[in-house]
Amino acid sequence: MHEEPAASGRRSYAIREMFATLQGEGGQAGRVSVFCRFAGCNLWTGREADRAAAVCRFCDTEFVGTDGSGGGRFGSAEALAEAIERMWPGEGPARRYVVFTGGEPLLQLDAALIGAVRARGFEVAVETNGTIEAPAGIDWICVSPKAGAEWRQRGGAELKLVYPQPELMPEACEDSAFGQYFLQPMDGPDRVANTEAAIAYCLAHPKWRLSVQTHKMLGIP
Ligand SMILES: C[S@@+](CC[C@H](N)C(=O)[O-])C[C@H]1O[C@@H](n2cnc3c(N)ncnc32)[C@H](O)[C@@H]1O
Ligand SMILES: Nc1nc2[nH]cc(C(=O)O)c2c(=O)[nH]1
Ligand code: SF4
Ligand SMILES: [Mg+2]
Repeated sequence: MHEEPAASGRRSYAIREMFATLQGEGGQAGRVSVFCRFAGCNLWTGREADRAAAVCRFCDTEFVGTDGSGGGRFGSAEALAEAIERMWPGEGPARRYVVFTGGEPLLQLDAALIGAVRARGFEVAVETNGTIEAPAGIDWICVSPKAGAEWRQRGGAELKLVYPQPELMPEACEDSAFGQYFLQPMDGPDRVANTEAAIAYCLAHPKWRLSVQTHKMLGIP
């Protein structure tokens, strides 16, 4: 059923999990962050049986359901923002930072939720596949476009291309307006080879920087 966004926000937000950690990737790597992972994606159902036929087939993330740690259905933007604030591990309100990810966060993130976390002193980041234009009020937009998918959000703080995607090579991503351009080696059985290939590409094309998934190396969420 179609849900009309209202001033007070969606009827509910479906959250897979929530946790405090260090941002592992991209231009904010190392920054203390609350991660709020929305359930659901428009490029894969999240079911292994559907992976081979999905638009996005290399996903490293569990995003189905609301039963992860800190997850649930939140009935209002205020209720979800309160839960995010409770997750913040720092001693005071300084440097508060929330990363909305998923699944695909722009299926659910709206003005009411952005306003509610900003009112609690959070800077707002999003990790998106770029198929849906971002709403106003986001401080750090990270777009990770996917081969075979529409790409609407073509500007932001960083573009983070999972590499390699033979049908979406870096050259094809440069008609866009991002502050930084990253290649992130595709994790999976070929991670080592993909990392070597990404390093070689960056060395030859210095517009591109390497993003390694540092949280996986560190064993933190
Ligand atoms: C799980 S996605 C969620 C946000 C959004 N759906 C997206 O794709 O950007 C978070 C980040 O992980 C990246 N990612 C997903 N699977 C990956 C993999 N196997 N190797 C490296 N990065 C991956 C995505 O491209 C994205 O930058
Ligand atoms: N530490 C950490 N950094 C991340 N950067 C992007 C992530 C994501 O899954 O969106 C992620 C994540 O899941 N954990
Ligand atoms: S678009 Fe993002 S969340 Fe969706 S399947 Fe791909 S990597 Fe996973
Ligand atoms: Mg992740």
